[in-house]
Amino acid sequence: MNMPWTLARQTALEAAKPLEAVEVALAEAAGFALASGVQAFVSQPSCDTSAMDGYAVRGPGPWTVVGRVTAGDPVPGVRIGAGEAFAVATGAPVPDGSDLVIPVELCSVEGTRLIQVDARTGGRHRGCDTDHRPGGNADLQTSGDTSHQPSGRTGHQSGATTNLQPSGQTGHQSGATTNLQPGNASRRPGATNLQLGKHIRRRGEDWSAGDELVPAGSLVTAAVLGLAAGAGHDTLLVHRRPRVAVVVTGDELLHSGPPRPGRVRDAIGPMLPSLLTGADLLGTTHLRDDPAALADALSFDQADQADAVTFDQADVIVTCGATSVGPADHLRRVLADLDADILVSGVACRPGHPMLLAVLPDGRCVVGLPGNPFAALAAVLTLLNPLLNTLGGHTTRPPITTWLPDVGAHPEDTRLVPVTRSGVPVGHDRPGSLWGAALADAIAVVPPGHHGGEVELLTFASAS
Ligand SMILES: Nc1nc2c(c(=O)[nH]1)N[C@H]1C(S)=C(S)[C@@H](COP(=O)(O)OP(=O)(O)OC[C@H]3O[C@@H](n4cnc5c(N)ncnc54)[C@H](O)[C@@H]3O)O[C@H]1N2
Ligand code: MOO
Repeated sequence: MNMPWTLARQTALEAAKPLEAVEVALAEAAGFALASGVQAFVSQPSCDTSAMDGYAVRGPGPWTVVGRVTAGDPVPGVRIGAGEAFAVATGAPVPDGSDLVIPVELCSVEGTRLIQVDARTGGRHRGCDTDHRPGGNADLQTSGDTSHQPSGRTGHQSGATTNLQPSGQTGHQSGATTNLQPGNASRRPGATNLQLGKHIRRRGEDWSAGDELVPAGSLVTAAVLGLAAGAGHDTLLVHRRPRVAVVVTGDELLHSGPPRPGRVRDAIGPMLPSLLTGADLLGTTHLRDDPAALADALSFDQADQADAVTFDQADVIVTCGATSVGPADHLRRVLADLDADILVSGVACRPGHPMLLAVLPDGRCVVGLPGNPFAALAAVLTLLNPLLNTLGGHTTRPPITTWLPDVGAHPEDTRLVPVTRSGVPVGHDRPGSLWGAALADAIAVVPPGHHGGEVELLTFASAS
């Protein structure tokens, strides 16, 4: 009795435990799963930092430029005073007490005297403390805040002078004063409104020391590597990648040159390595249809095998062919003789129903791929990849789905159908042919009785 497809995949996911944790250098960690979450050693930014090349100022202008800070400099030892400005580079620490940074293109400096200019008027100097046009100095007030500050995570606003107004207290003033206002302050005629905190990346606004940035079980991607490096990590704790040994069986198989009557090219051996994402391939052994040779390989008695791989070091042995009931199909008999625990013996799916999953007494897993090449791919996606994901410690991710029309579901079996990323079947999907899979972006999982609707997509190159 064949097992339902979803149960077979779940059985493979639960057939093993994640392998041990190992510490690896960042440069080696791509493709592994995190065995512990990535923590932030220190807050980011670690101090208040300028998001623009410009001038850090305090209080209303005009300001006197009293210093300069460039990227890489320490936090200035002096606190900025009211009416003072520091020239700051993007990424440089701003002096304690800074209210905001005015981008350099909105500044005019004569000697040490800094005033703001209006970029919309081509740099025409404007009185720094008056603006009688409706809308005031909207440049400094509302346009794109490159500091992207979440509210409530800023640290220095309490240092504001009496000219600085907290949000909601700006509505009743009149006259030509300069007001510094927290983010999203309303525009008000007759005043120069500077947005408090603008263009300052406040200490800890990205994350705080001790925050978990990426949880355990996550795939180490390029972005995770960059994030971890930025957070101060030199190594990561990851799960060891499963080691896989492959056995390709079949008297009829050729390994080079064109096929001919009675002889076919091995299509599975060349396909497998790039399907084993998140695993290390120890090697591939080619065997005749000989149960003794297969038993020797699985029990790693391989003294007389010229191209033998080290089966004893494998976490998973993948066999290709010999899953069926023909005279040369001896995998099940060999596994029984080795006292293997057969977890999955046949799956209600098309193609690939003879696929198999077993655990040898010493704990090594065996995944039996049917000999028909598309059936073998179906077994990789159904049994092998879920098993490798669990061994490698990967968290199962939510499925990718798409809407699929009625493609002719089977009444009892799940169909695995090659489709484009927009859910269009590409055809050419006979069990013995990889043509359809080669043209496809994914394999759609079409459940029994499906007549159109959302289906899961299995991709070939994903770690989970
Ligand atoms: N009486 C039955 N016969 C078959 C059944 C069945 O239920 N009852 N199931 C069929 C299905 S479905 C499949 S799939 C295959 C599985 O066969 P095996 O896993 O035993 O594999 P073989 O018999 O060795 O080969 C099947 C087919 O695939 C070709 N082959 C094998 N290995 C490769 C390879 N590495 N590269 C390319 N092609 C390969 C082989 O030449 C055969 O044509 O059993 C059906 N039979
Ligand atoms: O499992 Mo198969 O359907 O002949 O490939």
